[in-house]
Formats: sequence, structure tokens, C-alpha cells
Amino acid sequence: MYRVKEIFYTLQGEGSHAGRPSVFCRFTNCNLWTGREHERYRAICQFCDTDFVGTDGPGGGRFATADDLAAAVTKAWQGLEHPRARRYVVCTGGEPLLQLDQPAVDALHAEGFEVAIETNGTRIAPAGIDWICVSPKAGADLVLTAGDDLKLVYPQPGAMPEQFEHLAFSRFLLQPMDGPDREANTAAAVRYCLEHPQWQLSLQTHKYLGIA
Ligand SMILES: C[S@@+](CC[C@H](N)C(=O)[O-])C[C@H]1O[C@@H](n2cnc3c(N)ncnc32)[C@H](O)[C@@H]1O
Ligand SMILES: Nc1nc2[nH]cc(C(=O)O)c2c(=O)[nH]1
Ligand code: SF4
Ligand SMILES: [Mg+2]
Repeated sequence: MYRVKEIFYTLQGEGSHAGRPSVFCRFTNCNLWTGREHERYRAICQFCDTDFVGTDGPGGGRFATADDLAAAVTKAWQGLEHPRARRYVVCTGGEPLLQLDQPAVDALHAEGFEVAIETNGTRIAPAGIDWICVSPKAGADLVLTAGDDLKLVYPQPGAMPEQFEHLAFSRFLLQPMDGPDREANTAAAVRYCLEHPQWQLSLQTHKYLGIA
């Protein structure tokens, strides 16, 4: 059984694929926060910008099999067929690696999707995921130490960029922490990238655009 908060079609807002039309499949639950506001202060990850509790969002639900999940993702895709455009699904959450397993990845591939994931990196991933973005969290053990984007929310006391830049990723990105200090955090991330050109800036462009 897969539990999914919401499934929706939008542009990838973040990271090195920003701007790409994508189905987002947001799994419920996370291992670093319960998702309940009154428990945020004692969570390992306290800055989360996402509601991942329950299965009540648009397109959300409980899917008994991998095929059912893949059918729901397919239903959400709205792009026209074109030889240059592959269907693209971003598995996120919550923490998608609590639920995304090999049958789900295989079923999404069988529906013609390229499969991407946004993960906190505390769990290993099933084989065959086409694009892996790891966003490490201070105070959480990182076990997924290779992938495509290493996207660090900045600043995070206890998770300095230097700790991660030796890992086996194709790109290293700083994403300003959203919240009351977003402007200052954005300025600090810009400064950091200018001084340390192995890092590049990732903005949450969907928030500036006012889209999901
Ligand atoms: C909601 S998380 C879900 C996936 C996974 N649990 C993770 O943390 O990577 C999706 C992305 O949003 C980022 N994120 C969450 N809260 C944020 C915030 N307040 N400011 C900037 N990025 C944030 C995460 O670091 C992650 O890259
Ligand atoms: N547009 C858009 N892009 C995103 N990239 C990562 C997201 C996430 O919540 O994982 C996200 C999201 O929630 N919306
Ligand atoms: S690990 Fe990801 S989903 Fe979990 S609380 Fe942190 S940002 Fe939110
Ligand atoms: Mg988001």
C-alpha cells in the first residue's frame, strides 16, 4: 500500500532541472518530522515548508499496488506527446524513500516515465531511479552519498557546505532556507556561491511564480 498526499502537474521549481514539466508525487510521512506543527520544535528537521500529512490532497490517496500508483501518476500528466519530451515524475514527500520501492519505480518506467526523486538521503534508494537529488539535514545520518544534485538548504548550523562537497554528486547547490529570514538567507547563499564556485544557487522558483 502506497500512501500519497497529492499528485499534481507543474514545473520543477528547484535544482538543476528547474523549469521542467513534471508530475509531483508527494508521499505521506517523514522520518525527520511527524508533520504536526506542535511537534516541529523537537523534530530533527525543523524548517520544512511542506504539508505531507494524510492522503487528502489533490490526486492523493491510498494505492494498493505499484500499478495503481503508476496509473494515478499517468492520469496527472498533461503534456502532449513529442519525440523530444519524456514524461517526468518527481517523487517527493515527506520522505519518499520510506515508500518508493523497486516495483513502484518499475511500474513508473513501464508507463513511460523518467523517474526523479527528492530525498533527505537517510535511506538507500531502489535501483534504476533516473535522477537523484539529495538534500542533507543537520543531525540526520546521510547514507545516500551519490547522485545527481546535492541540494543543501542554507544556512543550517551543523550542516556546512564543506561537509558535503567531496561526495559523488554531479552538482552542488545551495537553496536559501525559506521562512522569516528568506531574504537574508538568499543574500548569504549568493555570497557563499560567489566565493565558492563549486556551489551554485538553487531558488525555489515556483514560490516566486506563485505556482504549485
Ligand atoms: C519537502 S522536501 C521533501 C523531500 C525530502 N524529505 C527532502 O527533505 O529532501 C523537498 C525539498 O524542499 C526542501 N525544503 C524544505 N523546506 C525548505 C525550506 N524551508 N526552505 C528551502 N527549502 C526547503 C528540502 O530540503 C528538499 O530539498
Ligand atoms: N514546483 C515545485 N517544485 C518542487 N521541487 C521540489 C519540490 C518538493 O516539494 O519536493 C517542489 C514543489 O513542491 N513544487
Ligand atoms: S526531511 Fe524533507 S519532508 Fe522531512 S521534514 Fe525535512 S524537508 Fe520536510
Ligand atoms: Mg516543495
